[in-house]
Amino acid sequence: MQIARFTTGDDPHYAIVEGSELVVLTGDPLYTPLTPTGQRVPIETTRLLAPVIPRSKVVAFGRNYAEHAAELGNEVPELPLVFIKPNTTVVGPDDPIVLPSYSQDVHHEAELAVVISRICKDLPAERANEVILGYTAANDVTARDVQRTDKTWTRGKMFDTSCPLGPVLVTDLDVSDLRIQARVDGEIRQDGSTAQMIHSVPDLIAYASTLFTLLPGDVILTGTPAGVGPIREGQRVEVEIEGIGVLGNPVVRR
Ligand SMILES: NC(=O)N[C@@H](O)C(=O)O
Repeated sequence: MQIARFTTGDDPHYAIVEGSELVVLTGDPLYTPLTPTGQRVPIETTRLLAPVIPRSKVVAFGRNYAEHAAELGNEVPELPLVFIKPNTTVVGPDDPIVLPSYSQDVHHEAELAVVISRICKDLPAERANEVILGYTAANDVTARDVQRTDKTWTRGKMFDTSCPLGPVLVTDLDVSDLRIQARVDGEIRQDGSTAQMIHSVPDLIAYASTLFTLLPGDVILTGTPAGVGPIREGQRVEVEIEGIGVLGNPVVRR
């Protein structure tokens, strides 16, 4: 099932995607059963939003694809490499990515994202499916130059608009071998598969839950495959994941 969060100019609403139409729902799939209101709206008359605004955090993993670690001259770490992106980094489909003034080398990073459905802590990996609401596409936009030079990844990873999510949330998806691409102005930059992940989605959720209590609406980023590269003002960057769709964003400098 595909769940969309959308607006027609008023407050955001949730809906089930049925072809070119949205079946509007009451409430929030994180907190209420999915109840249709009876209203249907054509998708093209709406604006899709980020499927979720994390209540507390985006938990992101790095170097979870060996070729990507190698392309930046990094070792694959023993333990999963984890960092946080605040929810102020999240934007939706077609929202602009605003290049931070302090960076001249901002990169795209196509990633599979997981949305957490219920509160959990110290969860065994074999129970991960009990806390997964669904999956969406993400772009872990990174200011590579300051990521390299700063002691922390704060400026490199946590600036506003550095975590586009979308276009929709997909439930009941087998994510073990999905094609994942990044394109810039139509040029393919990344073209990998989730089968290349070093740590699986259940292992990443279990590990994150040993470090933090995960809350409904928290998002887990599962790492990026090889092929990361720069994005420039005026370009359009797209992340496409098989079974989920295309997340496209224009790049601007303010
Ligand atoms: N280098 C770097 O930041 N990579 C991570 O974000 C990643 O591997 O996804």
